[in-house]
Amino acid sequence: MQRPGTNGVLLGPGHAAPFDADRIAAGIREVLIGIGEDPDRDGLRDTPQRVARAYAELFAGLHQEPAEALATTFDLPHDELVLVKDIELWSVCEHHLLPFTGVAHVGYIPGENGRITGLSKLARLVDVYAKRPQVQERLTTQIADELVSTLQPRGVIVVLECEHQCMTMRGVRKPGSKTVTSAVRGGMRDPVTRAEAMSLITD
Ligand SMILES: Nc1nc2c(ncn2[C@@H]2O[C@H](COP(=O)(O)OP(=O)(O)OP(=O)(O)O)[C@@H](O)[C@H]2O)c(=O)[nH]1
Ligand SMILES: [Zn+2]
Repeated sequence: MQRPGTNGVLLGPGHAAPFDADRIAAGIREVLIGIGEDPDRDGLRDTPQRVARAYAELFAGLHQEPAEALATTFDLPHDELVLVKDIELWSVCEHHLLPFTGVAHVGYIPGENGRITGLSKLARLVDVYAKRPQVQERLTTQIADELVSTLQPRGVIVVLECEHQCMTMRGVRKPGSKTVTSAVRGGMRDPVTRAEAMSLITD
């Protein structure tokens, strides 16, 4: 039987949902042997546990509830665009486990319920989804859809601009190339509203 995992991906039986540092460390030791290194030499002896601690941070979002990031809400009479630009993001591509980094621009138009959230909470939401094995498209979509379901706003726009290290330090080797993805929901799909938001983002 399969069940949906925290990343919306189906997990099979036996999937170790809790974070397991010892298992990661054992795996990293195998990786070191696999690349022809001696995992018992001085500089590498603590590396497996060190990597496990680093992964606890890099993948912390797998164990966090996105809705909790937006838990603080206020009712304010503001029915125009709220946009937080240039939110720095660090994620890890699920194909190569290499970083992709860049910025997120997150905007929404509050709904009839008048519900808005703290500005920092938009950045927290980006982090919850970024700190998982990701592809940029899914990351973009998940941020937008969580805003829709939690705030029930009139519209949402999320634009991500990232550089993928799997395209720069290896493989096709194209440093400087940027991948831009967007997710637009509700009234933000209106061409005039969307154009206004995009002009503020690209300003
Ligand atoms: N759509 C999408 N692709 C991604 C993302 N991150 C990495 N990739 C791509 O995932 C693809 C994996 O392709 P494969 O052919 O299976 O792997 P590969 O042989 O390592 O591919 P190369 O990177 O071209 O050497 C590559 O084209 C990557 O550029 C992402 O966020 N979104
Ligand atoms: Zn990759």
